[in-house]
Amino acid sequence: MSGMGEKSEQISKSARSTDPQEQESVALASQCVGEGRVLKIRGGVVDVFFTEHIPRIHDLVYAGDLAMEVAALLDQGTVRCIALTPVRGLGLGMPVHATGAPIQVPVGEAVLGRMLNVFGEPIDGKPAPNATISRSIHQAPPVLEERVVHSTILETGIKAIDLLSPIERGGKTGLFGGAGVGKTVLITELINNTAQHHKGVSLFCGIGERSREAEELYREMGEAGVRDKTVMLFGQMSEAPGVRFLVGKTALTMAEYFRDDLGQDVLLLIDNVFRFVQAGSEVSGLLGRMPSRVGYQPTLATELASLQERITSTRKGAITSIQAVYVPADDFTDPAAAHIFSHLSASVVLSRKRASEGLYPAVDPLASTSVMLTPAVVGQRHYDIARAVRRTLAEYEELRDIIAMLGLEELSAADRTVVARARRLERFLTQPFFSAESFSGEIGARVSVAETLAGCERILQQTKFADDEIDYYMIGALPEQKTAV
Ligand SMILES: Nc1ncnc2c1ncn2[C@@H]1O[C@H](COP(=O)(O)OP(=O)(O)OP(=O)(O)O)[C@@H](O)[C@H]1O
Repeated sequence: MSGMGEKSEQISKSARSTDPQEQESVALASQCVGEGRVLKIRGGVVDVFFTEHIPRIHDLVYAGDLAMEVAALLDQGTVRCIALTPVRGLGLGMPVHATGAPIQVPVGEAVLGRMLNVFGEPIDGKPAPNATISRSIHQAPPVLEERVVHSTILETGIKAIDLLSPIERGGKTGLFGGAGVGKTVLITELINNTAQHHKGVSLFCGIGERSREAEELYREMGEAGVRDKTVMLFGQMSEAPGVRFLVGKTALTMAEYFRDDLGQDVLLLIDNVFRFVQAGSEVSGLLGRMPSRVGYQPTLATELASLQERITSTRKGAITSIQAVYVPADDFTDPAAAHIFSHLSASVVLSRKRASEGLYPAVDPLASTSVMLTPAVVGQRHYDIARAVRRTLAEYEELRDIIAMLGLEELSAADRTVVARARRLERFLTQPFFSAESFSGEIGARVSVAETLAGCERILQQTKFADDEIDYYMIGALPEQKTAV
């Protein structure tokens, strides 16, 4: 029996190693590590008693087909597991088999073009990816001296984002918004516009969203011709909280392999990172931990950091991530939103007011920010135009009350010009999306930064406007005839 102990020790050690060859042997050797018995079942939480070879935290164990992850060690021999598949048919005393390793997922070229679940298993109806290497989904973030900061921009072709909240190549960008303000449409548009022009690979990770959206995305990726250099991972809202909590880590493990072992640039899109926090809170509740601020788990900050700190650029390659963030009840002071915000280099805030006025994408020009918006990175002209656009829109915001009470006529000529410019800018910053063609009926447009700057500059310089505001609504670049009069 001591031989078994040594073996399990060896397997656990190699499962945590980053050497691919060592890891390869894990799958083979992990067949006979420890046997336990189901002691207690409470919802998705299962207590298992092991007499020997007690599994460690994060180890994967199986009761028949039911996969569980060890979340806590209760006392000598008893471990508390979180079920990753429905607990249907599970009974007390049933045998539990420990694999001696955490979840291992296939990595490398073999996963490209595939739609997979948290275990790296196919959900696209095709055979399992033919990968030679698999890795544990629990990895440490790169050490500080390995990390690098880029100061280049990822052009998205979306006017409001490129102008006011430029996305950092190799950085993290959040798309914040309450329910139904257009986060999913925007992230799909970003895939459309950036994945095609992106030289490396793209990963899309769906966490806790609707399965219908996953299906639509799969189809759209095929139409855009980017599917063969994209991996899609899903832990949707119908799945167990443990799955929604871990699927982001599966995505990152694959992204890290492309970055570190293949030296590629990775575009990582996550919809929706709030659902990761929410799943963590559900797991925490199942484990019986006391809730903390606003009912969230006490481990909110560390859990989020364990995911976000891995999304980083190193000397070997960059991971550029764009994450949709659901903001509960439109409350931006919500602890989950506030914590996510602190990890990002750019945040695009979507406003309900703009969405209700039909100003899509509903980017709030005053609340959206980016550390890239400095003269040193974007250039003096871009910086000055962005500042002037913000100032004009802020002045218009201040004038709105007066206009509502006294009417536009009561404003001074200078203020009237500000209002005319601001209303045209607001409309010019809307844009028809390729991903919204089916419900908006408008043909999508991609606009270069140069065209966006030229358009805004022209509006800012105009003093008399002979045209209609509506001419600026849902267009791409400003056409030539719209010159100053
Ligand atoms: N760019 C756009 N152009 C036209 N309509 C849009 C656009 N973006 C969003 N919409 C409208 O808003 C609706 C909701 O968008 P979306 O599903 O992206 O919101 P969401 O913020 O992801 O919502 P949820 O939080 O429910 O997932 C769309 O179905 C569409 O009617």
